[in-house]
Amino acid sequence: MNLITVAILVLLLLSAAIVIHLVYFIADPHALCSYPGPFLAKISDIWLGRVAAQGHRSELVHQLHEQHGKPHHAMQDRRIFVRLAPNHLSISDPAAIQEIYAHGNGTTKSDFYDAFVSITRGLFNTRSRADHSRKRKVVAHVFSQKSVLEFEPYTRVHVAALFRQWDRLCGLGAKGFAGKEGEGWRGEDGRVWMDCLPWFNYLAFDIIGDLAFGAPFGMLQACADTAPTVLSQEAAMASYGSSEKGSPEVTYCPAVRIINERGEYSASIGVLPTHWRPWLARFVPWYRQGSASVELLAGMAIAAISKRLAAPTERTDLLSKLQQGKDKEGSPLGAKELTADALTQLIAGSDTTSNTSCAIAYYLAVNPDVQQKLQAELDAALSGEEDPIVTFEQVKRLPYLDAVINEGMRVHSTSGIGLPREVASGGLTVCGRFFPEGTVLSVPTYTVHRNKEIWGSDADLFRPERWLERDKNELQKAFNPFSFGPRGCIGRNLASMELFIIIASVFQRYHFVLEEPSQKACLQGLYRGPSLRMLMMIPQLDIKEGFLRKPVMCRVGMKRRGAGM
Ligand code: HEM
Repeated sequence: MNLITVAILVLLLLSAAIVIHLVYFIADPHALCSYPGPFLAKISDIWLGRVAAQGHRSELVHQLHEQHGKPHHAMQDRRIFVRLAPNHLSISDPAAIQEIYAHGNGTTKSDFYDAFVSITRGLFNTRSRADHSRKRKVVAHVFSQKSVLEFEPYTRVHVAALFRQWDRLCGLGAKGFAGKEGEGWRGEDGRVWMDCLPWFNYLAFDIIGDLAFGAPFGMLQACADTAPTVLSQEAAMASYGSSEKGSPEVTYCPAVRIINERGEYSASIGVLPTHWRPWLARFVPWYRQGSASVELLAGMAIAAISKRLAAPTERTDLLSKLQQGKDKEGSPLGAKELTADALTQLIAGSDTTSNTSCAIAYYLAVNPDVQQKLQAELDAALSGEEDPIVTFEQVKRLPYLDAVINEGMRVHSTSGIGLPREVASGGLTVCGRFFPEGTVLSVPTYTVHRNKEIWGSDADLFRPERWLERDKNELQKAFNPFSFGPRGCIGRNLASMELFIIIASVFQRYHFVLEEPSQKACLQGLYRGPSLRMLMMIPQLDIKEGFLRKPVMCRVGMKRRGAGM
C-alpha cells in the first residue's frame, strides 16, 4: 500500500466516523437533544474521555451545572441537567439520588464498569442484577457491624505502627535532622515537615492488606510503597492450593501508584465506546501503561490468595469471611471469584480510606480553630487513657468528631463523579422527566455536596458546625459519600470505624499546620469569572481525579501535642 492509499483510507475512516456521530446526534435515540451541555459532548464520547483523562472531571462538571444555572436560561430547572455524552445525562438534583440509585427502579451499572474488570467480575463491576444480588448475598455478612468490630484490632495495630514511625521522626526532627534524599521530611522550628499523604496510604494499605489478603504489605515498616505480585498469573492460579507445584514466583511493585494508575485508566477509558478500548489499551502509550497496572494489580491478589490457600489459618479477617460466604444454593465463591472479590476489597477499601483521611487532615491543618475544638473534645473524652490508639467505642459518639469526618467527606468528596446507571426496559422518570431504556444517568456527588440550598451559602467552605446547626436528617438526603441503594458501599461500616479511629488517634496525639498556608488548587484554567476569584481566596487541596478524587500531596508541619517534639 502506498502513502496515498493510506491517506485516502484514513480520510474515509474519519469521514465515516463523523457521519456516524452526526447521524446519531440527529436521530437522538434517547431524546436528549433539549438538554444543555458542551457541543462536542452532544455528538461524541471523546469530550468526556478527554475530561476524565485530565484529572478534574468533578470540578468541570460542577462548573457546567453552575453555568447552566445562570438566570438568563429560560427553563428554571435547566441547571440540574448537563449532557456529558451523546447518551449520558448528569442530574444534580439531590432528589435524583433516590430516583436513580434506590432499590426497585431497575437501573444497572453502565458499560463504564467493564473497564474495571480483571481476573473475573467482582462485586463492584458485576453489572447483571441477578449475578450482583447473588454476590452481594455471599459478601454481605463480611461487612456486618458485628464482623467489622472483629476487624477493629487490625486497624488499631497499624495505627500504632504509624505512631512508632511518626514518633521516631519527631525525635529525629527535634535534633534538627532531615530525611535522606527522597524521604521528603525535615525537622525545623519544633516540627517535622513532611508530605502526610504517603503515610495515610501506607496505613490504609497495611490495614486492608491485613484484612483482605491475610497479611499487611509492610509499607509502614518499610516506609515504602511496595507489595508482592506474581510474575505469571496463569501459572500462579493453576497452582492454587497445591503444595506440589510450589509457591508462585513473586516480584514487588508499588501498589499505591498502581492503584492510582489503574483508577485513572479505567475511569477514562470506561467512558469511551467499548469497541475502542482494546485498541487504545494496545496502541496508545498512556492507556497501555494503565492496562499494565491492571495486570500487576490482579497479580497482587493472586499472590495473596495463593499463599492463603497453600497455608490455611484460623484468623478472622475479610478473606476468611469471604471464604465462608455462601449463596442461596449454599455454594461458596470459586477460587477465581474469591481472588476477584479479595482484589475488589483491596481496591475499594484502600485509597478510598487513605484519600479521605488525608483530606480531613488537610482541612484540620488549614483550619486551626476547628482542630483546636476537635482536640478539646478528644481530650475531654479520653482523659486518663494510657493507650494513644483510641477504640471505636470511646469515640464513635463524639459529636464534633462525627461532624469533622462528615464535613471532610462532603467537601472533599473522595467519590465525586456521577456514578453511571443505565435505564432498564420500560424507562424511568427522574425529576419529572421520562428517560427511555438504555439512557445513562448519573448524579454528580461533588456537585450535590455543594448545593447551596441544602448546605448554605458557604457550601464551598469546610465548616463542621453546619452538621450541628442544621437538621441532620435533611442534610443526609444530599450526603452521598458512599452512594446509595443496592450498589452503595458495602464497606461503609468498616470505613467509618477506620476513619473514627484514625482521625481521633492522630489528632489527639499530634498537631498539624499546613507547610504552605497559601497552598492552592492547580485550577488549570477550569474556572473563569468571579467564581475563579472566589475559589482562589480559599486554600485548596491539589487534586488529581481518576475514579476517585485523590490529593496530589499534602505537606504539613507535625508535632507531638503537649510534649514539644
Ligand atoms: C472512606 C472510604 C470509602 C468510600 C468514600 C467509599 C465509597 C464507595 C462508593 C461511592 C461506592 C459505590 C461505587 C459505584 O457505584 O460505582 C462504593 C462501593 C463499594 N465499596 Fe466503598 N467506600 C469506602 C470504603 C470502603 C471499604 C473500607 C470497603 C471494603 C473493604 C469498601 C468496599 C466497597 C465495595 C465492595 C463496593 C461495591 C459494592 C457493590 O457494587 O455492591 N469500600 N464505595
